[in-house]
Order: sequence, then structure tokens, then C-alpha cells
Amino acid sequence: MDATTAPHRIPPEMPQYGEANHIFEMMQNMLEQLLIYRPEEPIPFMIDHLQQNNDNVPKIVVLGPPAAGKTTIAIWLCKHLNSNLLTTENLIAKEFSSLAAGARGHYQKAKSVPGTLLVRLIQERLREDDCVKRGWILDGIPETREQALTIQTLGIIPRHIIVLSAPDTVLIERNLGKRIDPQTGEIYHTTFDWPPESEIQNRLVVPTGILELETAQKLLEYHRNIVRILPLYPKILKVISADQPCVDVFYQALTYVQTNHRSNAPFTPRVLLCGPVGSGKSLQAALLAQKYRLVNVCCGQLLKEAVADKSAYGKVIQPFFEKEMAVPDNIVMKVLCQRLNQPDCIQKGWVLHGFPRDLDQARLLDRADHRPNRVFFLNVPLDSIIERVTLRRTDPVTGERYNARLLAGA
Ligand SMILES: Nc1nc2c(ncn2[C@H]2C[C@H](O)[C@@H](COP(=O)(O)OP(=O)(O)OP(=O)(O)O)O2)c(=O)[nH]1
Ligand SMILES: Nc1ncnc2c1ncn2[C@@H]1O[C@H](COP(=O)(O)OP(=O)(O)O)[C@@H](O)[C@H]1O
Repeated sequence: MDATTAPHRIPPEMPQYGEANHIFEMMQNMLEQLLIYRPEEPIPFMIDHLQQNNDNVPKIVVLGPPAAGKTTIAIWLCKHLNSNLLTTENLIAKEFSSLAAGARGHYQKAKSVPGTLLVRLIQERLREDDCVKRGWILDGIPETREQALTIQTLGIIPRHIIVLSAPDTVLIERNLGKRIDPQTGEIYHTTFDWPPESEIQNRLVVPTGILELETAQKLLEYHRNIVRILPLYPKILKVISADQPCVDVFYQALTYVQTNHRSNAPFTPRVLLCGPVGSGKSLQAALLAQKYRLVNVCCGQLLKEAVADKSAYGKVIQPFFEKEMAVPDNIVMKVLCQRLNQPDCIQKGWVLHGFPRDLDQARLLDRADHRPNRVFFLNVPLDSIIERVTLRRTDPVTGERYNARLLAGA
């Protein structure tokens, strides 16, 4: 086989470095921005993008019907994540902005802002330093599919979308109790979230647009639009029931926005199966190897093969086998690393079982840079273990293991 067709040996450090430093995601984000903004000077644009280093800042959209708790949850998320809340109200309230002044005019007349104007206001706001550095949370925007498409075209791409949902009847009833603190903008509720301080209680105001008919009309508008928006964000949205205490909604939302989505980065599975004897490691490893085309690495089998092949390591191991003593960890590691460093393990990935058996061995594996990226512990009750091990039969020719009960039934 000439050098051009030989499988290129990819040192294990390469894919691990790429995974550990999110290189693939970084390059993917930069490529997205380049294609969206198509700068005259790509190199300075890329340098600036990389220096911003804001791929992981919050970029969240909170959607939901009126009174679902969008603003409440968005405010709490902003405080917890130290990010910036963007609402229609605070976007049009921006001073020294002709766009905002025009939008205020529309809002005063029609209680709404034209979609294109609103999206340009968002784009203007997201370019400001605080949004670049600390991210943003859009409350109730986009309101329509057209707005969502325009936002996407401008390169405004959220990382997480939360969609709150609750029965209309609950929302209509709930909205009647909404109260707002005009000084802080904080939202309260006469039943579910009444402030303890009498000073705040006394200054709360009843917001407009919360009467039953008004909420019902907004609900109709929302249901008409949301079904056309959601298909635009298939992989980054999570629906959370808002018909539960605010705090529960918040913690579900926070957990979601703090998870990283699976990226498109090439992923090499390095699976570790742990569990007591007879827990099914070998069986599950064989099934995983077959299903995902992984290399099945059974540590015990590797040592036996080294002895059978009378390899250099095999000759060192044999005396320990003959005296039925544990093979020293450093020797096991040499045999294991020799196998894990082979091209098939690096390119296809592996499923390892029978090692590590203790913390020292686990540390050795970690130091050898063969860190698993999926670890499963097979937890089986003791009586099942005893039954399986006593009923286990091994084919001396193939080494295959069987369960005598299953064989009897076969
Ligand atoms: N009923 C049942 N039996 C299983 C299951 N997985 C494995 N077995 C049977 C097959 C074998 O006869 C016995 C032990 O299975 P394995 O040899 O795969 O267990 P393991 O590799 O963990 O044992 P080891 O630590 O290598 O001695 O239990 C399972 O999920 N359900
Ligand atoms: N999960 C919840 N349970 C009970 N009341 C809630 C919940 N979420 C929000 N509220 C209350 O409902 C009213 C509307 O909340 P708000 O955050 O303004 O909803 P939205 O922004 O979706 O219109 C407020 O009085 C708020 O305190």
C-alpha cells in the first residue's frame, strides 16, 4: 500500500484538542458570520470576530402567549446570567436614536411597531458593546414568521429558544392579576407573586391590555403566528409548561439555556462501560460496537491475546497469569495504549470495558490522554449478578459467553 492510500495516522491528541477547545464550533460560528455579513475585508473581520470571543454568551429568545411569564422569566434569566433584556418597550425607549423615535411614533398610534423597524432596532441594539460582551435575551420577539426570517437574515442567531405554554383559560385568568412596579419595571401578581414590601405594594400599577377580551385577542394572534415561527428553529427550542410555579419554570429554562447543543463537529465516540462482574459489559460492548461501528476493546481479552501471541508484553504478563496474580497497572496500560493508539480506534472510536477497575487505573487512563467522552455504569442488583455469573457459560473455541438459562430455552 503506497503512502498516498495508507490511512493517515491521526494522533489522538488532534481530535481531543479540537473537542476540548471547541475549535470546530468556533470555526463554524466565524464562517456563519462571514457568509452573513460578507465583509469587504474578511481577514480583519475574522480577527475582530475571534477577539470578541462571544460565541458562548447568552443569545436567548423567550416566546409564549400573553401572561405565560415571558417577561418574568426573561428578567430572572438576565439577572442570573448578567445579560441584557431586549423588549419592544425598552428598544423603542432608546434615546438619541432616530429609529427608536420613529418606532415610538408608531407605538403611540397603533400600540405596535412595524416588524422591519423593530428588527432594525434589534440589530442596532445588538451591535452595542454590552450585548456583544454579555449577550442578550429577547422577550417575546420575533412575533411573526416574517420577523423571524428577517432576524435570521441579519445574522441574529439565538443559541436557545424557550417557548412557554399554558392553557388559554389559565392565561386569561392570570393576566387579570398582573401588576407592574413603575419604578423598577418588575412584574408582580396579586395572587402568585405579591411583593412583601408595603412601599412597593402601594406603588404598583395595573398595566393596560390585561382585560379578558384583550388577552383573548392577543392569544388568537399568538396562536396564529407561533405555529409558523417554531419550524424555523427545529434544533434549538424547548417548550416549557408555564402552568406551574414561576420558580419551577425559571429553573427548567435556566437548565436548558446552560446546556450546549450537540455541534456538527466530527465526533469520535470513546465509550467506557463500567460495572461489577456479570453486569453485562461484554454483551453491551459487543452490541454498541456492532451498532456504531466502534472498536470493541476488552482489556482482559487484550492481555490474553498478548500472552497467546507470545509478544514481548505477553511474555511479561504470562507469569502473572500462571500465578493467578493481578497484572501490574503499568504493564496493562502499555498493552491498552498500544491498542487505543492504533488508527482504527482513533478514526472509528472505541468502547472499552474491563478497565479501569480502580481509581489508580482511571488516573493512568486519564494521564495517557485516552479520556472517554461517554461513560456508562451498569448497575445490576446483586442477586441478578450472582444468577448471571453462575449461569454463565463460555465457548472455549470462540470465547463467546452465553447464559445457561437462555441456552436451555433456546
Ligand atoms: N438477563 C440478562 N442477562 C445478561 C445481560 N447482559 C449480560 N447478561 C448475561 C450474559 C452473561 O451470561 C452474563 C454476564 O454478561 P457479561 O459477560 O457481558 O458481563 P460482564 O462482561 O460485565 O462480566 P465480566 O465483568 O466481563 O466478567 O450475564 C442482560 O442485560 N440481561
Ligand atoms: N408560572 C407562573 N405562575 C403564576 N403566575 C405567573 C407565572 N409566570 C408569570 N406569572 C404572572 O403572570 C403575569 C404575567 O407575567 P408576564 O411575565 O408579564 O407574562 P408575559 O410576559 O408572558 O405576558 C404576571 O403578573 C406574573 O407575575
